[in-house]
Amino acid sequence: MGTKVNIIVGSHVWAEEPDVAWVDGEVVKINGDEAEIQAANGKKIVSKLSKLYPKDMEAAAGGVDDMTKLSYLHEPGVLQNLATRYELNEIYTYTGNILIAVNPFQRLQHLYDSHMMQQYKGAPFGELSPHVFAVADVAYRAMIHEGRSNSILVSGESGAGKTETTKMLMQYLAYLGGRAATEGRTVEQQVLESNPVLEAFGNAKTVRNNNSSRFGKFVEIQFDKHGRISGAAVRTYLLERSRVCQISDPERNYHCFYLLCAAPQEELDKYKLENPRTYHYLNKSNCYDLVGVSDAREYLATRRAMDIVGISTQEQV
Ligand SMILES: Nc1ncnc2c1ncn2[C@@H]1O[C@H](COP(=O)(O)OP(=O)(O)OP(=O)(O)O)[C@@H](O)[C@H]1O
Repeated sequence: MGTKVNIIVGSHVWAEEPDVAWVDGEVVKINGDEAEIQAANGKKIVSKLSKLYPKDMEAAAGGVDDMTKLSYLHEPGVLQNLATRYELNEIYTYTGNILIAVNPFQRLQHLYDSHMMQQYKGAPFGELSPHVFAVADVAYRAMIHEGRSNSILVSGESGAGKTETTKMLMQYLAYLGGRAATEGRTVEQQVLESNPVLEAFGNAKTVRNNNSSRFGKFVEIQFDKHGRISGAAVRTYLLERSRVCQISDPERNYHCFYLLCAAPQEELDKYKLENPRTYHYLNKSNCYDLVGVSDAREYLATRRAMDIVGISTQEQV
């Protein structure tokens, strides 16, 4: 992190500020190893010289699409660049060949449509704006050219957007390796529909994320020598099993329980299902509904996904 730059009176710097992490300002006085900074937010800050970072006064107004282009590669510089881009709805930024995604918490439809997929197909890495499709494209092409498996690692804290990012990667790989639908369901459709099934049984509302995956997963998509998807396997790790019998407000149990209680009436009658509030494992929390989510619709979507994935009706029952 330490970018060795001589900080003097008049230098523009970043200083730590507990409320907002970092503020920028100008050094107005230096006393030994301490500096007084006139911050842009109007405050006067006193900080150790060693805790100040130089601010790039010639940084591009819209930020840079690759962190390696920053003059100073330190925490405030990186955060400032991500924030600048985020303001412009540019949620993706490279750091070399790593992609950083900042959760937009809104649907950015134009980023993921078929036109976008066409654009990224075969485009040299770095030529177009940073995008999750570009990462998938590189992995796919490397696999074809080198004839070897490739992995994409998606990591981040809870709610960062790993699940959504993984789905987009899978969607793009399905687009690259898909074949025209001939009879009914295709392998790539099955690959994609594995997600709603896994989410119904392994995702739940937590304090941090309404659709938090309570397990890890390794998704393997297999391709034939022509680059067409031939199969897939999903391995799951460490499901948070305690959630089944222990939940606290305002979290929920696994989605599947609420979906079951929102099944069509004939199924509710058949399986003697009642309102989720009547069940001990569900009524330990006061949260039953998710804003913007219809459990009834999700129930039908999950059943449909199970059909496509190939889970027989008997198994589903
Ligand atoms: N690229 C995106 N576009 C739109 N919304 C997004 C995007 N990424 C994340 N989100 C939103 O943020 C929510 C949380 O993201 P997601 O479930 O992918 O996080 P996660 O990293 O998988 O979290 P967890 O570790 O808790 O499972 C999503 O349900 C979605 O509403």
